[in-house]
Amino acid sequence: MNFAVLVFPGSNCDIDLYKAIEDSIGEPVDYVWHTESDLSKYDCILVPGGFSYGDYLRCGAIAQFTNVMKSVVKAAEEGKYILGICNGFQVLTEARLLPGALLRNNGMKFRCHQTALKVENNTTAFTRDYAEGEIITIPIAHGEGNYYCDDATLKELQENKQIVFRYEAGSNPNGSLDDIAGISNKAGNVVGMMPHPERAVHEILGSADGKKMFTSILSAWREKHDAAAIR
Ligand SMILES: NC(=O)CC[C@H](N)C(=O)O
Repeated sequence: MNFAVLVFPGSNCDIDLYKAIEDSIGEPVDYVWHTESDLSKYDCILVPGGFSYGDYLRCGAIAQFTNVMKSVVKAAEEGKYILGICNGFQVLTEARLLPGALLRNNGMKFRCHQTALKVENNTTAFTRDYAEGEIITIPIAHGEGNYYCDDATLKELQENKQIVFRYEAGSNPNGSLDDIAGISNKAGNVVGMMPHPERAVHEILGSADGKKMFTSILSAWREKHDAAAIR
């Protein structure tokens, strides 16, 4: 399985994400610079955290216009797996691959600490190795992670089981609507989340609970390919 880690000017979690893939599943992974447009080789595209284009205008607002993001939109339509983490989530909402927006944290502070997340949907390709309702420890590091959408969109997210992760009740760190920490698109192949699973892939980092996101995606891809090979 081939992974791409996108790199924009200002990305700063790209190396962590690359290493997380290497260390947790050992599959081939490349850095892909924002000027590239050929993503045909890749089965999964990872959009990392950081401060793309210095967070000018709004987080992710400029990154959405890059060559590589035009190809990410096509890849999403083809059903390829796409995961946006933190700034990556912000980029995916700006590119309209995911609904809603990420606003300034309530309290206006940059929050950087472990959070307790509840796995709300373990049927996505990125969460199938977790149990539904499992509480996992994953760190956050953001100033603009306050998820917001209108009432009709929230209803849709709830009804379609597009809410993938919630902050555990009473521990919402940023004011996100309905305690939302991560969502998927309707088809389930695009996921965005504010917490950083790539920073939680070994006990020495304080938690290894993020590792199952990467084992999940590999097993989902293998299952799809084995089924195609049998046909
Ligand atoms: N770690 C990150 O990706 C930070 C995201 C974004 N720049 C923010 O502060 O909200």
